[in-house]
Amino acid sequence: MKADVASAARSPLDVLREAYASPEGVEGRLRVSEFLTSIPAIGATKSSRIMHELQISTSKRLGGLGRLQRRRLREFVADWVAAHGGTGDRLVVLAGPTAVGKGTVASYIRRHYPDVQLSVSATTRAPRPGEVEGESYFFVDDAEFDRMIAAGELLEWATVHNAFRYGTPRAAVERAIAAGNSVLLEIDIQGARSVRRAMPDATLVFLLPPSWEELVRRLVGRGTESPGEQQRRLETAKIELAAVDEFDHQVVNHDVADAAQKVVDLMRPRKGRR
Ligand SMILES: Nc1nc2c(ncn2[C@@H]2O[C@H](COP(=O)(O)OP(=O)(O)O)[C@@H](O)[C@H]2O)c(=O)[nH]1
Ligand SMILES: Nc1ncnc2c1ncn2[C@@H]1O[C@H](COP(=O)(O)OP(=O)(O)O)[C@@H](O)[C@H]1O
Repeated sequence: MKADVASAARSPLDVLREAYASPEGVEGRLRVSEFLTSIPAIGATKSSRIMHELQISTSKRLGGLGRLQRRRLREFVADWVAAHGGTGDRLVVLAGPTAVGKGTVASYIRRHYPDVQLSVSATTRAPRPGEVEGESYFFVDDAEFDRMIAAGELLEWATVHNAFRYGTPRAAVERAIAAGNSVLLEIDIQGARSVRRAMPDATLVFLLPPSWEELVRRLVGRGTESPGEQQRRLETAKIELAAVDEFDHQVVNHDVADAAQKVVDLMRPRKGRR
């Protein structure tokens, strides 16, 4: 039983993901103790101590864990993998509700961490003053976007806010990963879900507002949408906030520099950081 999980070259995080997605599947039925001891360097004693610390009883199976236990175990395993030779997460997706500050955090990263590669999306919306083709976005018309979809050139795409289409060009992402570099994608929540399906190793980060009131303040304060459009986006935001548990990490955007640092940290080698 143990060998089934351990022998594959899969990361323990992939096993957890599958277990959480299908509690009745092979991974879901695996006992937490068996799962832990399948990780190199975790033996029976360490496994019991870890379960005690995570407040998970010895008989539990992965698929039978509650929400908090799932999160605790996932965070523990992510830290463990990182501390034991992790290379930094290769593909990191930053998503979150409207006006939480995704664009602000991404441009902070672009300015302050020039070594972090940010994916440049294709979009059918028109450039705004000051936006540069190939830096802010690749601005394309509907026909070209259709062609990119048909040719399989997009890793994911979505119609965002019922308006324009946005998509992540596949080639640049694949090139970066093949060269051993990390890439950051700042995309919407539908896009994050598609990336997870296309590339299960991706790390999904959910950017949260400090509070609902602050999210409303940011959206209204930005002043780029009409009151009606603001209302519509807030309705969507409520639904999107409920998706937070699908993500690997949550970062609260209190302070832009601090949130950016947390995202970038995930992309760095973490050996021995614990
Ligand atoms: N799915 C997906 N969403 C994207 C992509 N690029 C940008 N977005 C999202 O599209 C939304 C609109 O972005 P933008 O045009 O910059 O407008 P703003 O966020 O309203 O200033 C944001 O929520 C972005 O996260 C992409 O390649 N794929
Ligand atoms: N940490 C923060 N504190 C205060 N205001 C912020 C913070 N992050 C972003 N903002 C502001 O919130 C508004 C929405 O940010 P933006 O980056 O456009 O959001 P998104 O890209 O998620 O839609 C902008 O006016 C931005 O200046």
